[in-house]
Amino acid sequence: MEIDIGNALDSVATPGVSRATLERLDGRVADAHARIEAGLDGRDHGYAALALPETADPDAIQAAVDPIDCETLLVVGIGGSALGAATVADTLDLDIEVHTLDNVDPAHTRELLDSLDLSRTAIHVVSRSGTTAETLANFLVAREAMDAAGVDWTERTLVTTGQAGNLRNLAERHDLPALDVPTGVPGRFSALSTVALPAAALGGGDVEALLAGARSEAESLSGSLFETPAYAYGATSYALAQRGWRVNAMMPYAESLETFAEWFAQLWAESLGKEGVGQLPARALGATDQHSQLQLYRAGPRNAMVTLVRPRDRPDLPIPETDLEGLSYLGGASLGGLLDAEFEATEASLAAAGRPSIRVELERVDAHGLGELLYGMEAACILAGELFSIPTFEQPAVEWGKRAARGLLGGGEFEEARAVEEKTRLLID
Ligand SMILES: O=P(O)(O)OC[C@H]1O[C@H](O)[C@H](O)[C@@H](O)[C@@H]1O
Repeated sequence: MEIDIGNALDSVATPGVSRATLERLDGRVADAHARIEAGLDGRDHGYAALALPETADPDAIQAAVDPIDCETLLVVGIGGSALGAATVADTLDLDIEVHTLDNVDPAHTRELLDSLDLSRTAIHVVSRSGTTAETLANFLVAREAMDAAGVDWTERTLVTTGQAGNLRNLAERHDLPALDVPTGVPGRFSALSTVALPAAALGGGDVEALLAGARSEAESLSGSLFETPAYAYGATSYALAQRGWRVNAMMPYAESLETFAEWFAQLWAESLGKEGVGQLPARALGATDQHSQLQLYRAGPRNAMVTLVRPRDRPDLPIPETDLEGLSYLGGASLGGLLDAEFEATEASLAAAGRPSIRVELERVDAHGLGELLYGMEAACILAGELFSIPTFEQPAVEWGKRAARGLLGGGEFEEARAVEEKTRLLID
């Protein structure tokens, strides 16, 4: 993964980051890196995620999925327990279909279950805590649908969960194959583990290459942002946020990375959005969103930086020659060439308007490249959290809402549920 922060400099963006600021920031990066390394060595909560390229066990994951024979995988989870698998499945060329059930919209759950041949479907139910209402509810519905279709769900269900909790009990009761969520790894940092890798392993994806890509980023971590692409991204995004660029539009120029932008949104928002700081992640896709959101990023409030991601090499498709006069410039070119030209044009157009962007380049969008990107963004996020001085691995705001919902559903006495009754109304109808 290569990072180009040139368009974040104050010679381009207003306000931008000066070279002197970067030099000063580098001292703080060195301190932050020392804390990260200590956390990593001690496998402390959160920091342990950065050890996954070493600690993940691809053989155990392969052994858990080997007995499962399926054409379709239904991943049942939410947040960090779903987005990693969705990203892996949408980015890699797998030989199974993967669907993610990460919402409890009844119409969607019904429609999805009705559309599947359940006798050829496997379920991977994932919950770190083993208590998340949405995940357990969807799983109960999916397993009943299998029962109703005469399919033995116990033969086709794999569980990933923590050491204790409802899901662990259920796995034990039905003797289901179960993988452990690695200790100390929060959901949004768990893509390179038993949480998301089973989807790749089941679909013939190259799990070793994913981990090797992650390992190459891990090896590049050092005490200087000038030598560490992930830290260059994290530190520059932090410095831009401090200068008022409070939106980070993640814009990959590769259709298969669209879900990666969704994964990034959870990582960035839930990790950094606390104590009044953070950056609002926006999900964009190049070139599609050049024709919609880009107007805002270039000419709206001066609060959005754009992260432009692209592979250096991609399979291409020639554009046929045409005798239509105005279109002759396209003939003989290729769709990949067009996409690259659009990427560079967008980058230049933002710079011309004094808006910052960061360029992220991968060699290819493949398992190795995805491993680099996932690990690189996790390390960038952890570094940014250190610079913001916030508890990166907690999510008290999300948990507040979970308690309120649980209280409403009669799942216990939760003070937060009272806020629902106290809602302020000003009705207009
Ligand atoms: O894996 P689970 O325990 O089911 O948690 C699923 C999700 O739940 C919460 O909302 C957390 O804020 C997320 O970070 C987490 O990924």
